[in-house]
Amino acid sequence: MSEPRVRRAEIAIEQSHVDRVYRRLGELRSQAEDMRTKGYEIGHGAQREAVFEQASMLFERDMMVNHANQTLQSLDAEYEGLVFGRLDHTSTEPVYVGRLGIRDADFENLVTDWRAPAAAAFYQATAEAPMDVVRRRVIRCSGQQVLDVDDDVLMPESVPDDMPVVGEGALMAALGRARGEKMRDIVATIQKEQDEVIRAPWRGVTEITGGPGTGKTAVALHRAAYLLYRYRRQLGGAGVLVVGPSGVFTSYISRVLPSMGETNVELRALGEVLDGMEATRHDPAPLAAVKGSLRMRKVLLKAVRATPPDAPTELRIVYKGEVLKLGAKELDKARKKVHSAGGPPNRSRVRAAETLLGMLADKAEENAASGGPQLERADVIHDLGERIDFHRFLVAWWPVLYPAQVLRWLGDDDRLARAAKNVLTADEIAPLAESLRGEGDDWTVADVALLDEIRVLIGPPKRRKQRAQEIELDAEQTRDSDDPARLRTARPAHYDEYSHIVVDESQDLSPMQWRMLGRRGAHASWTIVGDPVQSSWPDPVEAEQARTQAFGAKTKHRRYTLRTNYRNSAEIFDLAARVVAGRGADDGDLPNAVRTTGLEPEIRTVDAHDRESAVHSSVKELLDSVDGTVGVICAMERVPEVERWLAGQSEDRLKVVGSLDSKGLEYDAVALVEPTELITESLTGRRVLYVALTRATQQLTIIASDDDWR
Ligand SMILES: Nc1ncnc2c1ncn2[C@@H]1O[C@H](COP(=O)(O)OP(=O)(O)OP(=O)(O)O)[C@@H](O)[C@H]1O
Repeated sequence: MSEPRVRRAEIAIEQSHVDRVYRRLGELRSQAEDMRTKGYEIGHGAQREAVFEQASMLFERDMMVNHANQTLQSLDAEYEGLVFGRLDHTSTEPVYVGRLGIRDADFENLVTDWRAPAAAAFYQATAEAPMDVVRRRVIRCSGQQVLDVDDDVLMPESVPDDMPVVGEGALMAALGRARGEKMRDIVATIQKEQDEVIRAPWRGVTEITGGPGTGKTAVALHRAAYLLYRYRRQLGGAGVLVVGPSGVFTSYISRVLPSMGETNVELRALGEVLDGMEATRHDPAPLAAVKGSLRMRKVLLKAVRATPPDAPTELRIVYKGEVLKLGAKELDKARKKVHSAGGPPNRSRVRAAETLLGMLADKAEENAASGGPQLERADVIHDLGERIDFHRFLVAWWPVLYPAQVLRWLGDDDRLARAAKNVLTADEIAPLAESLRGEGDDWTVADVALLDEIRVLIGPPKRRKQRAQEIELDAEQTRDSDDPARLRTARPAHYDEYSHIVVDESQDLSPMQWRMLGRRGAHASWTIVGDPVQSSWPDPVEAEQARTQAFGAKTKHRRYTLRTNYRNSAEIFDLAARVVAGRGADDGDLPNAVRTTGLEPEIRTVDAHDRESAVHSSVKELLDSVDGTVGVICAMERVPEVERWLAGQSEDRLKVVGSLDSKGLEYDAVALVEPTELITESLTGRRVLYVALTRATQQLTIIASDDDWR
């Protein structure tokens, strides 16, 4: 048979298996729906039963509905193909590998979940160590239709005469395909060095380093899916958190886990780690460096202990005809005394009341000594402690503090200067105060870590009973919900801790951001993804210190380095490598780009006043020449202007993105505007430029009015 006919015949064989799988999927879906309906019927029946029966029926309902919803969620996940691989062994039956494990009515395996040990050979077998795999086949589907098959022979001597072998290079085909708006999963083509990281043990700290495009993000996400599959009991309860550098990035990766049927992972950008925050704005680099530095801890500690701006400066109370008075100095002394006990302010209000009452009683004793009436100390404390005017004073003098309010107070130059005495320089204080004078919720990404630090320093307000009721209510509503998304988030509101934390682009986390994450992972295991060469943090030693502290006493620390760049063409990566060579990167740190396209990056040197038209025409050409996405990357400050220039070209495929937000993203073609500006806007400029230069898979055009960046 000719090659195309063999291929067609093989596609037909795989199509019949895929059809069988989807028929079975339909049966499983209707079984799950029946189970959910039955669960609800039990729930309704429970209303007529006695309390004891009611409780057990409701429990049964919850179990059934929850289980059915989870099954439906994974069956309904969106993916390119449920079945994507097949292993033929020397003697045993072929094994099909897919995103889910599915058995037929007789419990025979139709598809093996890619994370199951039985599927490991799909990723691990090599010609040197074939693990009894004669032929490994990648099956490419679109929905339910098989489009192509692609084989790898691992034991040539064992291939039977009737076993055809077709195609070559599933990986290269996948890498050459046009990119969409969202990142795709790589389950069908995970490489051996990547598989080793994905399946590494879950405990301790697993660190993944490697240059741009080596699949670090893809691997970390597949690892999250793998860990939840293998260790759901250990990790499922408190959940898995994936932290990325920006909202643009978390949106870009948002489809990867659901496409593997995994919906129990929280994705948050650094500006969203604190509940309720959605910060996207960046501070200028020198200011971000101050806000991220560990020195801010001392400043904030002083700030939360300072006298609130509107606190009264005198306490005057009349008791049994006697005037008892505490002046500003005495009140300051009282405040210091309360803080010296070390409790967080919001948990020290009782102590504050006791301290003031004690001082008022001292006053009464002083008055008695100088001829005033003799008053019982215990009576003074008891009676004043019940007085409404005393409590009014207390509320104003020792108010409940909120993180945003405390941080805004530091917008006052004098107040900040007092809190930052001997810690920050005058040059640092002025811009910091100015940046904190904003309004409402307009915080920057760096502010979020400060707000989180303050949250912990001030402690939660004492409203335990009410909070407990709120949590109860929330859990109740969650249980009664039909919406699978609500069932998934059945985790108490404001519950900080996770059992596994994945940190992407970790090289850029400031020490204060590490502290913020450390609080959420006190008992967690970690997967840390990063590339030191792409770091934009100016003080790596301090960040390293904070990072080690965040991990706590975790003893197991394993490190993997990925060395193949799957994203950039060799032509694009050569240029990027030249930009960092000898400036923060050894040649040994740089990955190896394996795919060539024959298209060299284009550098357009233009006069500043021709910049706009050059960007316009370059973008148009790039849109015409690639099928997928085009990214326009420029300095953060220039984004609004470039967006205006391109407003007419409102293609979905086109995105304008600032240098710092381009971290982790990928486009088929990139137009890079004024590279020198990327270097000057950041404290580690050349690295930021390196990030921008390594975003394109196929084509890169650089529009520059100077040559300094080279
Ligand atoms: N085994 C693979 N099969 C197919 N595609 C892959 C594979 N490994 C990586 N890729 C693709 O290579 C590209 C780069 O991957 P990814 O974004 O995970 O790299 P990265 O190391 O995180 O890059 P950066 O540090 O630059 O953000 C993605 O499009 C990813 O899907």
